[in-house]
This record gives sequence, structure tokens and C-alpha cells, in this order.
Amino acid sequence: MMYSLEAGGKRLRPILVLTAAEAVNSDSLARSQAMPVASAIEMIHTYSLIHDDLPAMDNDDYRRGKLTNHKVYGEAMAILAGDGLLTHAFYAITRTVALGTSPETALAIVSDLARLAGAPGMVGGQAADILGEQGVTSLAELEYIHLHKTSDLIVFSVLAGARIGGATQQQLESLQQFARKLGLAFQIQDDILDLIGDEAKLGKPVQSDVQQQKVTYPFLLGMEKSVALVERLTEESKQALADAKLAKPEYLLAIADYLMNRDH
Ligand SMILES: CC(C)=CCC/C(C)=C/COP(=O)(O)OP(=O)(O)O
Ligand SMILES: C=C(C)CCOP(=O)(O)OP(=O)(O)O
Repeated sequence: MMYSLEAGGKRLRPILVLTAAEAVNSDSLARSQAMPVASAIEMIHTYSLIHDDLPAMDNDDYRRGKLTNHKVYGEAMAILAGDGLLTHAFYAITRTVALGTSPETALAIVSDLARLAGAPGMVGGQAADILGEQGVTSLAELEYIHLHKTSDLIVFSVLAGARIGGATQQQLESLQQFARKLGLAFQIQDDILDLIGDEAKLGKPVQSDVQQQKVTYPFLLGMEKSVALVERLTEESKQALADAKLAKPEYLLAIADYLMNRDH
């Protein structure tokens, strides 16, 4: 569990939890209450990558610049490390109550996580992705896959931080739109970088869609249209962010711009 957690990565999802909490409520208490939830979402994300890399799924040898979990510890231990991280995440969230988060808010966060990381969310998106590899995938199906396998954890992160900051229902709705579009842009950019990125920066080999046997936006739309789509989705996400009328939206805005131009 620690091998994959400590391998690093961008820690985007925990950063979004903390930044969303601060964007709604600049009180430093909100940030500290958000910390256990930030840790929890990184545990969930890391579990998903360990399982995604397994021979039964993407069969990848490198992740975050290191050998994948199963290459070091074997498949059985890699499955269990993922299971352990998934389970511990729910325990971690309960720790936010000891820091002053109300039990009602903590319960809403647990409920969001079970839905957005589970079968209606990330797990369902990954299942559709794997089933899609066996046939023809349309653009609509690909959008469904990306929205669930990737956007849903990003939506969770932004909503959880905002809930801890005390966001209104209307703010939560606008932030959900912000995160949904940001997540979609993020996954399309991931697919672009998988083709044209720098292996040393990405920490994993760069492969063609054909080698990967994966249907992606660059595969369906071509590179130019995919890059333009990332830009359009990022602009739309920033509009939704403006609609949320947060106390301090600057850092969330900066993250959206950073992700559009990222190279790893
Ligand atoms: C329940 C599980 C196992 C979920 C995995 C979700 C996920 C987003 C995997 C990585 O996608 P990817 O294969 O497009 O990314 P990468 O190129 O980093 O492998
Ligand atoms: C959802 C996708 C695209 C898988 C990789 O996610 P990240 O690009 O956030 O991976 P790390 O930085 O956490 O390693």
C-alpha cells in the first residue's frame, strides 16, 4: 500500500479537496478538516491505478516512474493492496469528524464517495472501458467512459472540499459542472500525452492507440480536434466555476489552466 502511495504522482485529487474547501471558506480550519478526506481520495485513486495496471486490465509495467505494484509484490498482493487502500479510505474520512466536521457533512461525503467511486461511478466507467475494448466504441460511449472512470473522482474531490467549506446547494451544483468538465478535459489530455508525451516526465512508456488497443479521443477525433476539445471543456469548466460565486476561486481557476497545459 505504501509502495504505490509514496511513489508520488501529481496528487491532483487531494489538492482539489483542499483547494475547494479554501475556495468556499478561507478559514484555515476548513483546510485542516479537509485533510483526512484529501488523503482518502488519494488512497482510492491509488487503488484504482494498482488494479488498472494488473495483467487482467491494462497489464502495465511502469507507473509513477517505478515498476507497477504487481511487478514488485505479485498479483495477489497488488489486488490486496488495492482492497486495503479502498477500505482504509472510508476509515480516513471518519477522522474529519474529530476535527470538527459535522456528522451530517461527513455522512454526505461518505455517500458521495460510495456512489462516485463505485459501480455507478469509477468502477462502472472502468467496466465500460474494458467492455469497449472488445467492440466498436462511439464518441458518446467514450464520453460515458471518461466521465465515470475519471471525472467522477474529480467531482467527488471538489464536492467534498466544498461541503467541508460550507458550500450552498447552488454552489455545489455549479462546482459539480466545473469538476465534470475539468475531469473530461483531464482524461482527454491523458490520452493525448499517452501518444505524444515525454516518457521520463510521465513515468510510464508512451504507446500508440493501436499498440494499446484502446479507443481514445485522439483515435476517434484526431489530435488537432482533441486538443481543441480540451481547450473548450476547460473554458466551459471555468464558466461553471464563475457561476459558483466562491469567496476565493483563484486557485481552482489556476488549476484548470495548469491542467490544460500540463505535460505529465
Ligand atoms: C476500478 C478501476 C480499476 C478503475 C481505474 C480507473 C482509471 C481512471 C484508470 C486509469 O485510466 P487510464 O488507463 O486511461 O490511465 P493510464 O494511462 O494512467 O493507465
Ligand atoms: C485518471 C487517469 C488519467 C489516470 C492517471 O491519473 P493521474 O494523472 O492523476 O495520475 P497520478 O499523477 O496520480 O499518478
